[in-house]
Amino acid sequence: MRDVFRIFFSTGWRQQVLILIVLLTSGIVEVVGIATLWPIIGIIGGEGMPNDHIIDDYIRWALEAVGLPLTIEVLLGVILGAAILSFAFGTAGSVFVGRSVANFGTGIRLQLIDALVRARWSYFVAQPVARFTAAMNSDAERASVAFKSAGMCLVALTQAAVLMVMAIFVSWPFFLGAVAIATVLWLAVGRYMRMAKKAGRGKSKHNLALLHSVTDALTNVKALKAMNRHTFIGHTFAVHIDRLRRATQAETYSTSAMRAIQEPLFISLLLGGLYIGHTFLGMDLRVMLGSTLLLKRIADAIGSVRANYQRVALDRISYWQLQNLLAEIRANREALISGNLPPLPADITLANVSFSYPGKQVMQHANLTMDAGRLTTVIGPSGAGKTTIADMVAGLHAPTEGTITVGSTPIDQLDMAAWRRQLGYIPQDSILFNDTILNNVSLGDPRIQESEVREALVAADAWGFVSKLPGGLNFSIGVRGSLLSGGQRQRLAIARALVGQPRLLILDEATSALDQKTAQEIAKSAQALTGSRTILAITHQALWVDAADAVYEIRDGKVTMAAPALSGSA
Ligand SMILES: Nc1ncnc2c1ncn2[C@@H]1O[C@H](COP(=O)(O)OP(=O)(O)OP(=O)(O)O)[C@@H](O)[C@H]1O
Repeated sequence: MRDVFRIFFSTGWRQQVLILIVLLTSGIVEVVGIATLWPIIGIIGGEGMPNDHIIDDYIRWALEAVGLPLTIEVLLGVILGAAILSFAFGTAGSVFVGRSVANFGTGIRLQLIDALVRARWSYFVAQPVARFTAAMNSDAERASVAFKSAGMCLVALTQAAVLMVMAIFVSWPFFLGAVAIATVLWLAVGRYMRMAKKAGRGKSKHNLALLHSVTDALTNVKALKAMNRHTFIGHTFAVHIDRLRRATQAETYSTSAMRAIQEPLFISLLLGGLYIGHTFLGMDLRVMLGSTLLLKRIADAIGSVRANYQRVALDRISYWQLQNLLAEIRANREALISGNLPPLPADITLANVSFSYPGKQVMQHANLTMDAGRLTTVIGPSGAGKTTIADMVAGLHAPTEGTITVGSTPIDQLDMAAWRRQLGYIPQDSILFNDTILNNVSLGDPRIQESEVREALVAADAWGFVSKLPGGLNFSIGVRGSLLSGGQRQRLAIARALVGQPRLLILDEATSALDQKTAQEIAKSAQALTGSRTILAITHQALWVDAADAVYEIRDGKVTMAAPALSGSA
């Protein structure tokens, strides 16, 4: 039950307490209605207005207090009024619960997104994508269900408590009998409850594993299909799907069994109670009828506590997984300072820089200067560390030794957000969105005009093909740009980097998918952009060496200045 409280009150106290008060009021009003039935049963039974029970006294007292006569019409009116009021409070409570659940679901997703975009790059790249997609979708959904069920469980619990209080007024033996029935009903479902908890854990685990393999497979499906190895994906899916099936089966079974056991058990206990009440305690018909009614409501409330508690048991794993993930991402938040930014373009210098990934030394004591307003090209064999240099300049990785300066400011004292706004970065694998060309280039930035997008496309040698597409800038390019060729995708990525008028342009194998002529034209455009901006080109293509003002080579962890004549070896 601790989890039920912790989950429901995780978003704060005020609104949650208000929800409980409103729904509790609905329960109390309902009890008033049930109590009012008490004397009516007596009247219908021909006893006249009964006065042999404490509940009769309370009702008489309450009606006298508001100046109403004790007639069957008034009593029926009170029951009707109580039913309407109970419905009104119940509906208001449900609206509050609905709003609270919706706020919870959106809130947790927004917190995740916010934490993710602020996380350190080295943490971010080490995470499987499926972990975040699962968190955003199924986990957030299931956590919302856990949150809602925790609320409904507490409401049912308070209703059961109010009804139990009424049971005390009916009679002590009746109250003890009600407690016994509630306990037996609760204990009887213990085994299924444990089963449900286990199934909840299993479902969450296998769901995530399935998502992992689906994400991996779908990103690589082209090569696997071309080599006819896609059947291997089917096998991986089948294993996870089968485990998910078994967990779902266990969950459904435990839920249905719990529901099914409730009714016959309640009937048996009720019949036993009625027999004892009639034979040994000499209860009259009125008390027995009233008690049966009350007991049914108590059993319903306990049933609702049980059903919602079970839902919490099934879905709380997602709630805690989300909370843990959120805490983990927040602990990996990138420490950004709002320092200064020198006038740009400025020389960018790596002095005595060493860098290692966990367990892997990439460069040692490297020295390199990118002159302001010039084109610097970095060449070197695959895996030598070229992209790592670009990532350090973008502040995504910090050197393990040595310093990087922009002008005379060390990079760790730069206003990093402002510095990155001055960068245009074209990575090796640019991700394009399933959206229009316009939005892919502007990235939805409202400050960027359509005319600027067009200019960037012209500079990236992309306007020629874009202008011929149906809808031009408004052409939707498909999932990850699948409706375009590799070279067209690359040119869109270049336009995306150029549109922000960056002071430092980083091109990481930016023209590798283009033919020699187009690549040369882009290199020429890049040369024309120098002066007001610095350009860093990382490449295996000789044409960028020819276009460069300075060329560096990284090999075996060492950086050396290379003469443009080395272009053939790039
Ligand atoms: N996030 C990472 N964690 C661990 N090792 C990494 C990571 N990123 C890159 N590496 C390793 O660091 C080395 C340098 O990688 P980098 O991407 O800088 O090479 P590169 O010269 O750009 O290669 P390529 O020309 O093939 O793109 C490689 O051996 C790579 O395996």
